Amino acid sequence: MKKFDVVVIGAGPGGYVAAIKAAQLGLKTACVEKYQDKDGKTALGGTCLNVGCIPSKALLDSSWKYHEAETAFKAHGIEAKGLSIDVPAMIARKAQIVKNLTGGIAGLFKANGVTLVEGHGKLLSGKRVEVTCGDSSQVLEAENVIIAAGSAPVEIPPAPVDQEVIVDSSGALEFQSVPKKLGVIGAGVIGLELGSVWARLGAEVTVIEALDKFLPAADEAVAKEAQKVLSKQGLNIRLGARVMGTQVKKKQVTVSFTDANGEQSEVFDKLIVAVGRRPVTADLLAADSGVTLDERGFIFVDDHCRTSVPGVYAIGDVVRGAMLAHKASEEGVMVAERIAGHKAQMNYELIPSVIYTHPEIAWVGKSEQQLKAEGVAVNVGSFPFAASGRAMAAGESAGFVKIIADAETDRVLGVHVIGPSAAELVQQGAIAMEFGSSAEDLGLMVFSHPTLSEALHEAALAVNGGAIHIANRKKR
Ligand SMILES: NC(=O)c1ccc[n+]([C@@H]2O[C@H](COP(=O)([O-])OP(=O)(O)OC[C@H]3O[C@@H](n4cnc5c(N)ncnc54)[C@H](O)[C@@H]3O)[C@@H](O)[C@H]2O)c1
Repeated sequence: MKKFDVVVIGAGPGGYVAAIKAAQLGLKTACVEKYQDKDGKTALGGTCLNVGCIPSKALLDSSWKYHEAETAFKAHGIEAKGLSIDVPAMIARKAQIVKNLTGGIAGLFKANGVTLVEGHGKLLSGKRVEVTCGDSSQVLEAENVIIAAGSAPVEIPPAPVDQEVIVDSSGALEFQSVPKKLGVIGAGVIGLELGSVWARLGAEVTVIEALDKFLPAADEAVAKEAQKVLSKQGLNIRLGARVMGTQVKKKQVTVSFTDANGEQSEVFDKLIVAVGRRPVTADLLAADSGVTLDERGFIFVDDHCRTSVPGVYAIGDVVRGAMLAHKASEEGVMVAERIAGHKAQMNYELIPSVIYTHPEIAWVGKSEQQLKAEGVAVNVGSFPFAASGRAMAAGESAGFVKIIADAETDRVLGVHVIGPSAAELVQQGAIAMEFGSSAEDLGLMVFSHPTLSEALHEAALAVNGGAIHIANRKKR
C-alpha cells in the first residue's frame, strides 16, 4: 500500500492548491482526480478550469469584443464593416485556453513533487483512500486526507438536461451556433453570465427566475442598477416565474411557466438550466468512513475544515459556504498549513463575490441592508462612473462604487461596485478591509490619475461628505 502524508481527493481549485501547498510545506502528497477531457485524458483543474470560470470568461471576452465592434466602435470613430461571428472558432479558442491551463497544473504538480493518482477516490475507514480507474483499484494510506470533490449542477424535474436542447452550464459553453431564442432558468451568477455571452452574440434571451427579487445577495442599490443595465442590454428578466414543464420537439423546447401574469409558455432554440449547484458526495464516503454530512448534504466541517474524523478535512464546494473557486483555494491553503503545524485561519467575512456581466458586479463585506438588519449605524458614500474621466474616456460610464462604513468608527464594512473592472476594484476594498481600514484612511491615499480606481477614492471621501468630483449629500 502506498503511504502519503496527505492524500487530496479532487484536483479543482480547492484540491490542486491544497496539494501544491502541502508539497511545498514538505509533506509527501498525492492528489486523486478522475475528470477526463474529450480525448479521454485526465484533466486537472476541476469545474473551474474545465467547464466553469475560465471557459466562461473566454467566451465572455470573445462575445464582448464582438459586441464592442458592433455597437461601441462607432463612437470612437472606428468603422468595422462586414463583421461576422465564427462560433466554432470562439469555442476552439476557449478549448485551447482550457488545455493550456489544465496542462499547466500538471506541470506545477511535477515541479512541486505532487503525485497524481488518476481515478475515482473514495474515503475508507482509517484514513485510507481507494482509487478506482477502469477495472483496477488501489488503496492509498494517508496521515491526512483532504476531500475537495466539488459540486455539480442541480437538475430540476420540469427541465431534464439532454445537453442538446436543454443544457446545463457545461453544455452552454459548447453551442456551435448562436441560438436565435435562448431561455435561461435561474437569474443567478451562471444564468446572467452565460445569458450575457449569447445575448451579445445576437441571441434573444429570456431569463426565468423563481424569486421575486433580482440578485438578493447583492446590495439593493447594486441589484437595482444591474437589473436596469442588463434589461437595457436586451436580457428579458422574468421574476417570480415558476417553471412547470418543458417539451422538446424538433430541436426546440417549449417552456411553460407561471408568473404574475398567469400561465405562459415560450419556445426556445436552447434552454440553459442554471438553478444552483449541489455538493458531489456520490460514492465518495464508505459507510464506515466516519465522515458525516450536514442537513443539506454538504460534508460537515468546522471553521478549520475539519470533518468528524480527526485527520480528515473537506474544502470548497463540498462544504458549507460560498461555492467560489477562491474560497476553495484559500481553504486548501489553510488546511495544508494546519496539517504542517501552522496556525492558519481563514477570514470568511471577506470573500469577494463577482458576477462577470458587463458591467461587472462585485462586492466584499456586508450590504447596507444586512448592516441595517444587524442594527449597525453606517455612513455611505457612492461615486458614479459617469463622473470618472477614465470611465468616460473608455466609454464605460454605467454604474458606481458604494462604500459603507461604521458610523461610529468609520471602519469600512462593505465595498460594492457595479461598473468597469468591478472585480479588480473590489479587491482594493478587500485589501483595505483586511487591514481594518477606515473610509478616511482610503480617502487619505494617493490614487493615480486618471484611473477607474479614483471612483473608489471618491466613494471613500463621500462616506464623510468629502468627495471632490460630485456634490456631497451630507454636510461635514
Ligand atoms: N462569477 C462567479 O463567481 C461564479 C460563476 C458561476 C458560478 N458560480 C457559483 O456557482 C454556483 C451555481 O451558480 P448558479 O447561477 O447556478 O446558482 P445561483 O444560486 O447563483 O442562482 C440560481 C438561481 O436560480 C433560481 N432558481 C432556482 N430554482 C429555480 C426554478 N425552478 N425556476 C426558476 N429559477 C430557479 C434561484 O432563485 C437563483 O436565483 C453558485 O454558488 C455561484 O456562486 C460563481
